Amino acid sequence: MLHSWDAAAVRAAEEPLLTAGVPLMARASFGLAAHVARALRDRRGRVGGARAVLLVGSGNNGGDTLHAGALLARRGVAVTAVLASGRVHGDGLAALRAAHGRVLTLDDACERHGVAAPVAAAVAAADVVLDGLLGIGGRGGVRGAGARLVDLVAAADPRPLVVAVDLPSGVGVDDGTRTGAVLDADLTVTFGGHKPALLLPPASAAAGRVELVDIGLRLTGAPAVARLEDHDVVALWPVPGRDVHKYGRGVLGVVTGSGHYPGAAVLSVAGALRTGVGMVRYRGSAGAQVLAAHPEVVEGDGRVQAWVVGSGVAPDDAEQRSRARDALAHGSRHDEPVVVDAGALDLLPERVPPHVILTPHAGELAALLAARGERVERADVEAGPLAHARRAHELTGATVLLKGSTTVVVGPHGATYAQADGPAWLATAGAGDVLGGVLGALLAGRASDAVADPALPAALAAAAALVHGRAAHRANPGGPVTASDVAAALPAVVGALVRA
Ligand SMILES: NC(=O)C1=CN([C@@H]2O[C@H](COP(=O)(O)OP(=O)(O)OC[C@H]3O[C@@H](n4cnc5c(N)ncnc54)[C@H](O)[C@@H]3O)[C@@H](O)[C@H]2O)[C@@H](O)CC1
Ligand SMILES: [K+]
Repeated sequence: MLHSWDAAAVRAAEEPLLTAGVPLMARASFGLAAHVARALRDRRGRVGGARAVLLVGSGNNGGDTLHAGALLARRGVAVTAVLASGRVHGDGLAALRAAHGRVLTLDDACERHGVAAPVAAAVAAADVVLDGLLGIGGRGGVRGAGARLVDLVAAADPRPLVVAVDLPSGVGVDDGTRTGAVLDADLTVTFGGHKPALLLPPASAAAGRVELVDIGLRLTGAPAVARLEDHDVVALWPVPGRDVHKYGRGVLGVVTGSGHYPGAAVLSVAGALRTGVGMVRYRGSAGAQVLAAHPEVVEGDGRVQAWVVGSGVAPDDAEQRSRARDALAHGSRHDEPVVVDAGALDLLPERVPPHVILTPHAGELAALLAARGERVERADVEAGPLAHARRAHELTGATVLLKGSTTVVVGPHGATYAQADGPAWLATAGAGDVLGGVLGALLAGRASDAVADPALPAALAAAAALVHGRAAHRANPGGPVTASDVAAALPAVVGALVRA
């Protein structure tokens, strides 16, 4: 599992080491210089003779950058530091000067007169730019001279390699927001532990590849945001024992699809069956289509361990909405986990237990919050997915899986995940229906655990997102997929995961 730590946790871990005189900045800048050197060698064949520009802010993030610049200068790199503040890390600046680095200063006059010609020339000639304007001490977007520098580098043609120091400057460290100018990096070299912004959208898109430098911090306690990896999913998976029967593996009740959208029912059932479940009971108006596609499905009432409701349930299908409402009420009261998707999100009672899992996309989450009196639009959710998923969890009690190119999951006790497993091709009609089925199958297989442990539904939701994303890759590596292709790839993905 990949863990990330918020700024306060990192500072708390740094404090005793700094007091004890541990040279954290030397470790950080040494690791940073090594990664930059490797990237230069990969790109140019050698390190010596390369040209580097350092964007230096007023804090320790700028200090790391200046020290790394000094190390690079000693390896034959022509280093130019551009100071975006009159006050920068003194030792770092002295180290760079001692290594014969060039130093240029930008002041707020560049706001009025534009960036000075030597700065523009250095950026235009750079092989690599190190973004050391702001680290975990940044508050809001980059301001002043730094913002002009970000614009200058972003517009450079050809584009230099951009390395973010600790994290791309100006992103919301703990919430993953992006305000103002942010320089998109090819590589982020982060110190001590990942920061939430490196996992959370939209900031995570600016980080590029992330390399972690161990500087000896002991980060304990619960991580702020986690990302499941394959072996975590295996540990969560309801692998059937030798003598299990179909009812013991879990029966999933599915109330999805409608006269308008029978395909949603076929796809959610496909997602569940191909993930592995003892049985699917389907209730609804698309029974004929579901049975034609999946003869193993049983239609009608009967005991189930978990539910999937709402995918493709049209607003005017009163009968199907009433079935979804009944399933939701039954599941909340009788300890049967329920996945609540699309057309059932507006049927949610005021408060539900965390084994009710909402799976909205940004627009649906905005509508759900607006219906509860919040002033929220889709764009707000996209700009701050974590904060809005968290708000929906607080208001409803449900576990919330917010779909997107990075899927954010929030449950009780701080359970928070950000999964970025699928290709962009996965943004296709019906993919969400398949995801609901995958999650439903996992919940049916682990229903009593998911009720007993309020944080487990969030982990299972993150696992479903991972498997769904892997299935999209597997269906057609590097190319387009349909939702049916994704469902078809699920058994092989699950097999590969649990055999590993
Ligand atoms: N404490 C330490 O010894 C270590 C710190 N490390 C580095 O230090 C960084 C944190 O350093 P700091 O706490 O000094 O903070 P930063 O370097 O992130 O920046 C804080 C400074 O930027 C200014 N500032 C804040 N928001 C701004 C904005 N929006 N626009 C312009 N200026 C703004 C503040 O006034 C302050 O002077 C980490 O990200 C990491 O890179 C590493 O070297 C590891 C060890
Ligand atoms: K930075």
